[in-house]
Amino acid sequence: MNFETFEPIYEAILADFGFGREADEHARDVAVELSTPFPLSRFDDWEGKTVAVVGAAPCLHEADSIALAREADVVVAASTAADVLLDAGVDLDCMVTDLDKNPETAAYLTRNGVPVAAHAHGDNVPAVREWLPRFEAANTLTTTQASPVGPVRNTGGFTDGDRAAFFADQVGADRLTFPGWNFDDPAVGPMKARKLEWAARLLRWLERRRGERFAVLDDRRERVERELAALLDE
Ligand SMILES: Nc1ncnc2c1ncn2[C@@H]1O[C@H](COP(=O)(O)OP(=O)(O)OP(=O)(O)O)[C@@H](O)[C@H]1O
Ligand SMILES: Nc1nc2c(c(=O)[nH]1)N=C(CO)CN2
Repeated sequence: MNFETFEPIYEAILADFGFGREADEHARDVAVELSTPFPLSRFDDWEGKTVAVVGAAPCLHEADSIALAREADVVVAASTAADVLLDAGVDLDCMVTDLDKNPETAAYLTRNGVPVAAHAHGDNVPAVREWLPRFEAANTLTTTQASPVGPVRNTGGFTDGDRAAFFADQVGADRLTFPGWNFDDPAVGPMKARKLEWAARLLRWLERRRGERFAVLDDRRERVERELAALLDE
């Protein structure tokens, strides 16, 4: 997805959380200085594949979630899902993170040949400054939720997990599966719960655009669709 398409939803997210666009743009500009170009052609082999977009809900520890990840052609882990998968012996093809929980894992992966999509936003500039220089640049793709500049891309999405899904879509994935997701997780605080509501809206938008149905949305599709339609002025 290009930024012009994403922008109306981005504006709605900013308004809902009270985040500033200028702060996101500043973070992006810091990332630009610390980034090198990363050709998306590196992901050409995701085309036509089943991609597991692995979230970090507690249910990821269950055997059937790990099995769903393991059986996919390509595995992309959101944030701490990477640690759970590595512990379970599942090979990762990519990690998506905003550097706030396990940046050491991300640094380790870049140094071992696994691409990491590292996100810069208005509330993580210190982490961007601290961690990007420690990553292997050749395996680091930097991202923004604001308009893209230079090597810093915006392929759509907001939370680590839904950004991973938009990314897989961008590079031609055929089918997306969602191990380790729970939108109704009682263990998350109010802020995270709100972020997960946005993740659901974004995944509904994505499945609609792709003409696919993500099983993870089956119990909430109609409600989320109504919210999305209102956001898109439909
Ligand atoms: N119940 C859940 N709890 C946490 N994350 C979930 C859950 N269900 C799905 N996810 C997805 O897993 C991703 C990784 O979650 P984790 O808690 O490790 O990271 P995070 O760095 O706090 O994520 P973010 O910064 O995007 O909020 C989230 O971004 C979200 O997209
Ligand atoms: N400005 C800002 N942007 C974000 C934030 C956040 O806390 N602040 N969190 C995200 C996913 O957790 C994604 N984007």
